[in-house]
Amino acid sequence: MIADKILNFIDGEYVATDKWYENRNPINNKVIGMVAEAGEKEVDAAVKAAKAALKGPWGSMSLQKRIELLEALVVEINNRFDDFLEAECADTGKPKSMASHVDIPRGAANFKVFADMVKNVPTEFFEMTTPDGGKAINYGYRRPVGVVGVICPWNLPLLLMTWKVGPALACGNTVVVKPSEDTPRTAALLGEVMNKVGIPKGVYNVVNGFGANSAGAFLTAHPDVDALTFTGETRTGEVIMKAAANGSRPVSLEMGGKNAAIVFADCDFDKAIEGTLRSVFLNCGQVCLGTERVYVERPIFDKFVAALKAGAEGMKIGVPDDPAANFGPLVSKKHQEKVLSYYKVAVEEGATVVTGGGVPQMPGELADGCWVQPTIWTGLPETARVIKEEIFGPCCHIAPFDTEEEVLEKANDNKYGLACAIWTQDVSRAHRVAQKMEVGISWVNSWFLRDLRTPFGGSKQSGIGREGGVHSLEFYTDLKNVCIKL
Ligand SMILES: NC(=O)C1=CN([C@@H]2O[C@H](COP(=O)(O)OP(=O)(O)OC[C@H]3O[C@@H](n4cnc5c(N)ncnc54)[C@H](O)[C@@H]3O)[C@@H](O)[C@H]2O)C=CC1
Ligand SMILES: O=C(O)/C=C/C=C(\O)C(=O)O
Repeated sequence: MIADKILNFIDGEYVATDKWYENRNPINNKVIGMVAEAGEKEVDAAVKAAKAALKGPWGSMSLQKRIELLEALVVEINNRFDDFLEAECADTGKPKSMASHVDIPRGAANFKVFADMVKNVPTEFFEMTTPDGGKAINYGYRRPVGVVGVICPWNLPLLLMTWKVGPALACGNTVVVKPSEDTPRTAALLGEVMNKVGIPKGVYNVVNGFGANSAGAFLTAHPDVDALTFTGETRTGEVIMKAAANGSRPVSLEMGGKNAAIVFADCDFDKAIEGTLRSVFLNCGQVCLGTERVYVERPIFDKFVAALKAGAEGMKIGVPDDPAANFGPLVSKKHQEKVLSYYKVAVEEGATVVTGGGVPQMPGELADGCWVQPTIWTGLPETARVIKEEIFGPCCHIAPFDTEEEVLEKANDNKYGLACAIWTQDVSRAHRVAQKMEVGISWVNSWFLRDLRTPFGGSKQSGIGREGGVHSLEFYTDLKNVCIKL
């Protein structure tokens, strides 16, 4: 059952407001619900509740009890798996075949991994000699940073929200989440799960709304928010960074990408095609780690373009309930307009459209949805806008290269530096190229293979800081040194 009213979740209660906005289903652009927009008053109430919970039962709870509650949360997310799946697919239109393998399981895993981590990761210890010839010891002690403001995007709503809320709660913080205005449902649903398992009220709060002059800006400006974590567009990240400067608050930013795939002639061809099809088209291209630039060594260029074209044309476009569908709509009409504007720019810039470039014909009311075709271009110079700018859609440009130096130069010539995928069977070259790429994550013969203990984040304008594993503990705790003279 899809809720037709989506409320804020503040201090353990669902809260309506007198301002509502529409929640639409991207498959047909129909209004499927109304969202209560939080104003300054509700954001303030959420931050106060989060602060009170820190001083109350959550702050004084033993580590063991906290871990037990997070483990119960994992169980309950899995009990409500189908509800999360329905909610996520209603907001995003993505195939259930994808959300049931990626989004919802990761939503649960994000709590499990960090519950385990806070149990198992030690802090440093140093013994020293003191000037009087005696001894002292030093040890690290982690305290929660406090109230964390969590600003989320719409592409992987539950996955990316819990990627921050999981470690934040495991470290003993409280959170106020601002989901994307386009995808509020799973954050709201998680409130029910928090109440069911007995997470104290005020620990997890959700405020709905937009960015500027709305819940996002009110939250980032609130003086009692102690740290801010964000995933989304680079320009928004910069605005949030400025807000965080007020009060010198720590900020973690995961931002845009314009990721390259580098395919050497010695690759396992079928695996490179399969992997590149995923990295370009998964989630309709709406993954910040996704490939939008493909560089292929000249001897296999024509064969690669033909095989990727065949793969793109074999994608099964369909609604979430279609078990065969592996390609859904974009998230909104606004985003569809953006992606289609780049499809037009590519043609104006002189691209050869290998496949796609428009809107697929959809039957009945689906014709009003946010669909675009999987699209491949060739023939553009490296200066072209569709090679330089993040599109965040199911599209890529493929260019040939002749040498390793040349491809490194081209692949690194971008303001973003999030991820890359390298396809080769030459181990030395794999290491060399992976290390020389100016990105936070280099995948070799794979893509989006995630071990949640590893550092995750972007270089250059793709991000500030790393989350994942102990790096999340670094961000979500304030590490102090305790020095004891013996
Ligand atoms: N994971 C990623 O890297 C993502 C990248 N994008 C890129 O960003 C483009 C724009 O999409 P948007 O949803 O508009 O992304 P966005 O970066 O504007 O929004 C992400 C989140 O930030 C919030 N936000 C926006 N302005 C804010 C402000 N001034 N203060 C506080 N919070 C604020 C939004 O309400 C949303 O919750 C997309 O076309 C895509 O290219 C979008 C979503 C995810
Ligand atoms: O696996 C993750 O933690 C994150 C994956 C994807 C993004 O961060 C994104 O698309 O923004």
